Amino acid sequence: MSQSLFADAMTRLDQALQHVSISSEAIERLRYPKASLAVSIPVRLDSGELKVFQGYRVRYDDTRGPTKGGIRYHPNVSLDEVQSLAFWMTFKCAAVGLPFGGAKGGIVVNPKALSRMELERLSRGYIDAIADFIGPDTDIPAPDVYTNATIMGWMMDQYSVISRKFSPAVVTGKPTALGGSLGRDTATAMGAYFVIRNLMNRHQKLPQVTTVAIQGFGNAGGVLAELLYDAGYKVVAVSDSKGGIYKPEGLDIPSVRRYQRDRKQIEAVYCEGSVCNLDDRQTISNSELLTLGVDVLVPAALERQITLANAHDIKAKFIFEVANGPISSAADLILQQNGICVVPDILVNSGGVTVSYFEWLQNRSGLYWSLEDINQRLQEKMDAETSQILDLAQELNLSLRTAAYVHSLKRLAKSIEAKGTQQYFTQS
Ligand SMILES: NC(=O)C1=CN([C@@H]2O[C@H](COP(=O)(O)OP(=O)(O)OC[C@H]3O[C@@H](n4cnc5c(N)ncnc54)[C@H](O)[C@@H]3O)[C@@H](O)[C@H]2O)C=CC1
Ligand SMILES: O=C(O)CCC(=O)C(=O)O
Repeated sequence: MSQSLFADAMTRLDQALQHVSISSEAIERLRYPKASLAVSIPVRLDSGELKVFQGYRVRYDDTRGPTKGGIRYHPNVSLDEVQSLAFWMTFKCAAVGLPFGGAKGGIVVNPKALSRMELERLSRGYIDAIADFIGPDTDIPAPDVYTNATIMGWMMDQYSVISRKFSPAVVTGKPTALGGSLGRDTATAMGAYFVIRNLMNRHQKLPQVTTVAIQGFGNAGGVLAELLYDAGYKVVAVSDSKGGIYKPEGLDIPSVRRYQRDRKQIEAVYCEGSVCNLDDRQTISNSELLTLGVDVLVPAALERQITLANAHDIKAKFIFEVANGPISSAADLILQQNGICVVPDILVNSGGVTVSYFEWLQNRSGLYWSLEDINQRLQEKMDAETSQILDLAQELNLSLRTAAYVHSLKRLAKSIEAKGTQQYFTQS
């Protein structure tokens, strides 16, 4: 049986601990989630049948501030996965210096099989079940895989109904009409774009001669494909859960996005046959996409896509982890031995939570910022934290992942130690 996702996540903590001096009490604190909630959510389906869904919310660590993290709707959601994602959120928020701890939530469901009304009842039912666990000062959800602004709007409204006051700061990633921030929908991709541009500039790789393959074509991967295309990169392959397309000369990403929006899956591009010429485009499986000989590989879908099973076959020179946890710790070692530069999730995909922080600030102050202002602040943050992590990696001769964890650990440990451990003593 394979190792649990959380046990694998702990390996990254152990590796980083070898390079930073932290009190054993702070380390012990970081090995356990603060609180985990498992709930059942009864939903009346359109057919009249009652179906019960299983949901989770894990608050991992709140030393640096209220916990923060998205909510995932997927058939494979489990407590192990949600706990791991909450652990990564803790390190991600610390990596970019946000005053938040980490959390995550999820519901075991195939949202594509539900009607809009069923989805709304499920989302409101989830908030009914976790309302005492979240709040603008305690734990603030946001979108993740197969959730979106509409769902965040329902969740915020349901919390406001329960708490009997309009509470926009309880959820981020909402529609702008309900206090959502401009730029949150593109923030994860935009943040990743700034990191890619920074690294490529340092390696003197011009966009026009840089080939890119992207696995996952949703909020993160789809928007990133368009940003890279607009900047002149050659995006040669993209995929969604059903498979992908490949064109060695570079795909016309705006057309792919248009087709995907209209037809709901990338497959439509090759089924319809009018985007690229039939002779020079190919379909490609998700596993084939990962092993293409490209300069830049971007896993932007789910965890554990690169493992011992395929790590030896990866040919990309750089991997930017837009998904959370796409590479297992065992695969990391192989990629490192093969000279592949892996830029870790807790840095690369931190643009989303950074703009969520901006949204939370705007909700609390009642002052709303322009899109230019938001993107400018995001760029400053991404560039500054990327540079610090690159410098640390060079100074201590570490992989970028370990450097990012060391960078986060220093901030986390400072806060944990400043808070003290008095609360853990019992009176005799
Ligand atoms: N949305 C956000 O703000 C953030 C998302 N992320 C991470 O980015 C990743 C993608 O999330 P989103 O783009 O938001 O989700 P999304 O729901 O918008 O899109 C998910 C995409 O992945 C594809 N996909 C699903 N299963 C797949 C599989 N087995 N193989 C290949 N593709 C598959 C889907 O077809 C879709 O194109 C996740 O790991 C998420 O945790 C990280 C930070 C923030
Ligand atoms: O925007 C947020 O609060 C969290 C986004 C998220 O779930 C993630 O970064 O993985």
